[in-house]
Amino acid sequence: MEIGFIGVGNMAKAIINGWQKNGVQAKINVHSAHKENYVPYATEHGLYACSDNVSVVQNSDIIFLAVKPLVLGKVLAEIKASVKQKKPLIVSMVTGVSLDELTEALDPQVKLIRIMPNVNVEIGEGMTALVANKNVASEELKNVTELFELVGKTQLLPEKDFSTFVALAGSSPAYVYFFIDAMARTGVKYGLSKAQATQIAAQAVLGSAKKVLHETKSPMDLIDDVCSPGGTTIAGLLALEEAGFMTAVVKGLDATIKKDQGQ
Ligand SMILES: NC(=O)C1=CN([C@@H]2O[C@H](COP(=O)(O)OP(=O)(O)OC[C@H]3O[C@@H](n4cnc5c(N)ncnc54)[C@H](O)[C@@H]3O)[C@@H](O)[C@H]2O)C=CC1
Ligand SMILES: O=C(O)[C@@H]1CCC=N1
Repeated sequence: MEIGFIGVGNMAKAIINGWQKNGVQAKINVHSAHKENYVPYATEHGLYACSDNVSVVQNSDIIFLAVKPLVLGKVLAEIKASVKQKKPLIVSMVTGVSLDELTEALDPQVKLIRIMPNVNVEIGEGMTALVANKNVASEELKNVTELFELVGKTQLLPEKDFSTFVALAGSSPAYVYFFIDAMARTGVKYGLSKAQATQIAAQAVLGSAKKVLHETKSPMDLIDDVCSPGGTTIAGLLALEEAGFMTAVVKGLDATIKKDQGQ
């Protein structure tokens, strides 16, 4: 099986790096608009650097679309004829572009899977949603799902829930980094070095996430376990809420969802 990537930016590299760390040995063909960036990356990672997007299609069985939404139309127009002729499996990670829109731009017979990964696939802790159109065989969807199970967790998700998933998993690493950075800056305010404070904050977030995943208790019950009566945590928790913590998080995710839905 040969895999192709059209677009070799942050997300494609996170996926490829994650796969290579986890033993995926398939030949990977790549092309992107920035030769100075993708050619050295291809050499370093043993990938085949194609001279254009059509060569990626002609040489690959599964093609990942990893470009920004704004350039997608141009890319689809470019590869349309070779997709129609070769009938490869197309996997799009382009945010906000539906299976119907992709089908319309390519061909009614095109085999399409839409995914929403996140950058944590690079370290084997990704969260990826997948949905396929009717032309995709269950074995093909299973194969692609397995590629993402190698680098994290997966969920088969109805397409109507993709915008919500973008907020909860696709974009949310940025929000969690923001939270960690805010905690680390507080450490710096009180005299810790930024590196030391970042390590402490990140480990606390990592442990808390693992606890939520492994416990049967809800996050609210876990909060209660940390809050000693009259203690430090309840004082901090109430101050966070007074500053609008819950509302800020919901508003941030609302804005992500609305943007994904083109509102
Ligand atoms: N960065 C992230 O955390 C996530 C990104 N995505 C989606 O993945 C897609 C890619 O995002 P990033 O990797 O962050 O963007 P990026 O800007 O880092 O990479 C985009 C790539 O597309 C290439 N490109 C531009 N025009 C091209 C053309 N005409 N033909 C071929 N390649 C072309 C660029 O050279 C670059 O390699 C987007 O649609 C984004 O919504 C989805 C989930 C998470
Ligand atoms: O910001 C973006 O548009 C992409 C989608 C999910 C993460 N990054």
